[in-house]
Amino acid sequence: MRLSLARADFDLNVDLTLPARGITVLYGPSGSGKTSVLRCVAGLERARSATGQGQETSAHVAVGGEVWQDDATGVFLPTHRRPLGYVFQEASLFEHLDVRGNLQYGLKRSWRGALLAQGRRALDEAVALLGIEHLLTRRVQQLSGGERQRVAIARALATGPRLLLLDEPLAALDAARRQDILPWLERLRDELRLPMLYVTHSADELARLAQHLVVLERGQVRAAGPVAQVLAALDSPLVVGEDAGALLQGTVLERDAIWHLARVGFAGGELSVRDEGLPVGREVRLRVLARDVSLALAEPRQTSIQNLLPAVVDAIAPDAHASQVLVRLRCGESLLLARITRRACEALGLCPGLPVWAQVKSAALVR
Ligand SMILES: Nc1ncnc2c1ncn2[C@@H]1O[C@H](COP(=O)(O)OP(=O)(O)OP(=O)(O)O)[C@@H](O)[C@H]1O
Repeated sequence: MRLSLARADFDLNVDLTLPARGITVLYGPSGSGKTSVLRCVAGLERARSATGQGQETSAHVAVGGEVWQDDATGVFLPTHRRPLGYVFQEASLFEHLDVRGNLQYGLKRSWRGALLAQGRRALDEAVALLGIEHLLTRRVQQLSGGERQRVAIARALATGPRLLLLDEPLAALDAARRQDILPWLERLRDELRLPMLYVTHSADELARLAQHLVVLERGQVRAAGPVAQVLAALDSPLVVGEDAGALLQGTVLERDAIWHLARVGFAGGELSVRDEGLPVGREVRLRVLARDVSLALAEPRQTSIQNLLPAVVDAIAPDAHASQVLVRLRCGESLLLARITRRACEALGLCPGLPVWAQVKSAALVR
C-alpha cells in the first residue's frame, strides 16, 4: 500500500508491503495516524497522490494481487466492494437481534445466489473458530464485552474477507476480559490464511500477537519488519523507554515440579522461567527486558542468576539517558538487548564481535 493523506497536524505518508497472512500490528502513540491508515485501506477515506522530493507517488492499495485503489489508473473501489472485515473498539451489534441474527445479517448481501452455501460454511467455521456456539441464541445484552467482540470478529469473518482490519479491538475491555480474548486472536493468527492489520498502543498485545510490526509516528513509518527484528533494532523508537527488550520464540522443553520452573528452548539457547502450567511442547513467546540482562566477560560462577547465555556483542547504541547504553547481543540466531551503564561498557571494553556472557535476571512468558 502507498498512501498519503493530509491530517490536521501532519501529512500521513505510508509505503508498505505487508505479509499475506498473520497479524501485522500497527503501533504508535495516540494520534499517530493508525486509524487513518485503516480507513484508507477500507476506502472510508480517500488517500491522495503526493508529491515529495520532486517525485509523484500515486496512492495504491492492493490486497493479494487485487487492486482496491490505484490513482495511476483511476481505480477506486468503494468500501462495499472491498472484501474486508472491520472490527472496532466497541462491537456494533444489533441490540434487537440475538447472536445468530447478528451473524446472519449481511450473509445474504456478502454471498449471493449459489455462493450462499459457501457463506453458511464460512459462518459455521467462524463460529467454531471463536468458540461461540453456546452463545448463538443469546440476546446481545446478555453478552460480556469479550463475548461481544468474539461475535463481532466472527461476523466479520463470515463475510469471507480477504483482509481483516482490527482497530484496538480490546481497548474497551478490562484486563481480565482482555486475557480471555487473546487466545482466540492467537488462534485466528495461527489458523487462518488471512492477513490481519491490528491497531493497538498496548505493548502487551504487541508482544503477544504481532508477527510483523509497523511503528507509526506523526504519520510516518518509523520502523517496519518482523516483530523480533524491529524490537531489537537499536534505532527503533520502541527500543527507547523502560520496556525495551527482546522477544524470543521458544518451546516449553521441560517442567520442573520441585522448583516450579519451566525450561524453554529458543534459537540461541535455553532459559528457565516461572512455570505457568503450559504443557511441554507448547510454542511460547518470551519477553526479556533489556534492564534484566547484565554482561560478564568470563562465565559467571556462584551467582544467583542461573540463566547464563554465551553471546556475541552485535552493536552498542546510546540510550535515552547519557549514563546508559544499549547493547545488542547475538545469541545463536536470536537477538537480545542489555541495558548497562556506559561506565561498565567502557570498563569491560565492549565492542562488536566480542564474546560475552549474558546474565538474564528474569524472563517472562508472554501471556
Ligand atoms: N478527517 C480528518 N481530517 C484531518 N485530520 C484528521 C481527520 N481525522 C483524524 N485526524 C487527525 O489525524 C491524526 C491521526 O488520527 P488517527 O485517528 O488516525 O490516529 P491514531 O493513531 O489512530 O490515534 P488513536 O490511537 O488515538 O486512535 C490526529 O491528529 C487526528 O486529530
